[in-house]
Amino acid sequence: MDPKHARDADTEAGRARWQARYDAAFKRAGEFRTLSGLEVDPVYGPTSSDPRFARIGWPGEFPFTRGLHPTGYRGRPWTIRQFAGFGNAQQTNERYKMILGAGGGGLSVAFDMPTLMGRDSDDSHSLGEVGHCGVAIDSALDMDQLFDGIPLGDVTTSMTISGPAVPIFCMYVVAAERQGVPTGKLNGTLQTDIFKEYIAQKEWLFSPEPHLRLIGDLMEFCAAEIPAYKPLSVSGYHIREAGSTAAQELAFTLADGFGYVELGLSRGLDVDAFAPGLSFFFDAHIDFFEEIAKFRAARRIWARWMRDVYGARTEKAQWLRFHTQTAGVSLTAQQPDNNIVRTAVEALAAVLGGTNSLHTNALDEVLALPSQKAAEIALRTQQVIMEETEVVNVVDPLGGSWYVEELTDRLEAEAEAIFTKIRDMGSDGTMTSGILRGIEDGWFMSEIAEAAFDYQRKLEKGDKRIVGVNCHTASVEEPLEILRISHEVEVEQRRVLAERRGARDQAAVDAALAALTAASRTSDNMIPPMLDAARAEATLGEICDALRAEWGTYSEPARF
Ligand SMILES: CC(C)(COP(=O)(O)OP(=O)(O)OC[C@H]1O[C@@H](n2cnc3c(N)ncnc32)[C@H](O)[C@@H]1OP(=O)(O)O)[C@@H](O)C(=O)NCCC(=O)NCCSC(=O)CCC(=O)O
Repeated sequence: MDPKHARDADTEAGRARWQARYDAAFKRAGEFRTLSGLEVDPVYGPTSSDPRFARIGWPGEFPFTRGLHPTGYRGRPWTIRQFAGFGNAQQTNERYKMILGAGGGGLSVAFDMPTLMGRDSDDSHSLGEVGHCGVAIDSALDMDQLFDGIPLGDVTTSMTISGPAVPIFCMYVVAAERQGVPTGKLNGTLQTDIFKEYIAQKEWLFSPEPHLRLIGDLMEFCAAEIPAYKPLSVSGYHIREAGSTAAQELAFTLADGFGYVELGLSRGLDVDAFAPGLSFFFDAHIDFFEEIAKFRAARRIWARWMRDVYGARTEKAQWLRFHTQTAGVSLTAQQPDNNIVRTAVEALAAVLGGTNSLHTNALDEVLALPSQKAAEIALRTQQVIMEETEVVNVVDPLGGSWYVEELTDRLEAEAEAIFTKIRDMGSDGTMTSGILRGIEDGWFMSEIAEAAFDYQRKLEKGDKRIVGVNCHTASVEEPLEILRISHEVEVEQRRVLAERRGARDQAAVDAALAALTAASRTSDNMIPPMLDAARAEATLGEICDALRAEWGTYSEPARF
């Protein structure tokens, strides 16, 4: 057979393979048509030889460029998962019920700054911050209230927290126990991504080593006890929001992911058992096609490295599943109603890139936490895309576009070049050692800062145009009604906390904290004693203070 015909035969064989999997998975009757009535296929691909196709493949097949499932969103649409939290647990619980009632598919918890830093609401560091940028959680009783009336066995719940991720996870497990939900039945995601804290977001508690030990404990516990749970959501969002380019976001995030894979392997865990617990989180910025290419490249790179470098054999261990949030930094305080349009375009990019889960920002998020009305518009934006635009009918509809495939290849190549740099920075050829060195030397930060500076310069010179900011500035805008958090929240939270401290069995709390400290001095898994501390109503601050006493805190080396 001449080479061209050999390739045609491959294309046909690939299509038949995909078709068989699609037919086996997709039972729903009915046709899919454009608005004006043309019938559409579930997927499109080359009819004859295309040398690029080996890199691209069919949906549901290695290297998963075109998505994880042969049926795409026909089989299951993405999860509408709106990040929310403010004030106290009761107020946030009401918002969750609104989100679920309005068609949200899962929950996503935003914590306030004291919680993110492992401090109680009555800690002097917390003054003025309680309940402001998210919900205040001091102990498992707050978790009970947060999910009151929400069956934790049925709703997948994401919690965005990294420094004190593990104690917060323990409180969530305890809240589920109190609802009567067996731990093994839980499904959700915990951010836990400490690498990106050092690289971009800066909310760590300790130096990297103890954090990595705790994360290793968590990965081990989850792989054994809660197979569906994703104990890590490796995050590019904060790297991008700090000013990185798309290629840096892609490369730094996947490198961090490889770091966690190496952590799991170094603990002797089976990659096929723990890798499905690694999930990802990306930004959907405003450059529509570049973002779509980024998501497609991410899936392909991850699958290849997982198979070829780390030896993952199962599909689930090769899958890159990701959540997307539209770009907060693309929103403007000027003419804020335009933010609805920006968010819709970015959300569409995430969907065309095959996101598994999506948060759409509210138009007022540049000024404050979303008001109820703005939160509803944000959620409805996803529903308009999902229900009205028919984009869910075809898997990876931009696959094969010369532009998108070229951008996908280019981003992949840029990411590979960055991986090489990171590995070369380390001392032993692992990604982890390169990442730790890059953190210590401020390399990631300076790369991001340079990209952010370059962007800012373009903006100021007018090379990059933003409507309402440096062009088309005339407007008839009226001030927005924004959500304000009353100081009463803090006063009340502190009062309730004092009352709770008085009512609990203090001896049980002391014993649980002592057991936790003792475990930290051994190589035992720390999750079981931390669960006991949460059950005894030890507070987040008390648990973190016990660990701070053992491990100290971390300050970034000064840099000029
Ligand atoms: C994996 C993800 C990404 C998504 O999980 P989900 O449960 O929503 O979706 P999923 O896994 O894709 O799908 C659920 C199940 O349906 C299956 N499924 C999906 N599509 C299918 C299809 N077409 N055919 C057959 N099965 C299908 C999946 O395999 C899975 O089952 P199986 O499991 O059996 O395979 C998870 O980690 C997640 O929800 N992450 C959210 C993270 C988040 O919300 N972060 C907020 C950060 S906010 C932040 O950081 C703040 C930023 C700021 O500062 O503003």
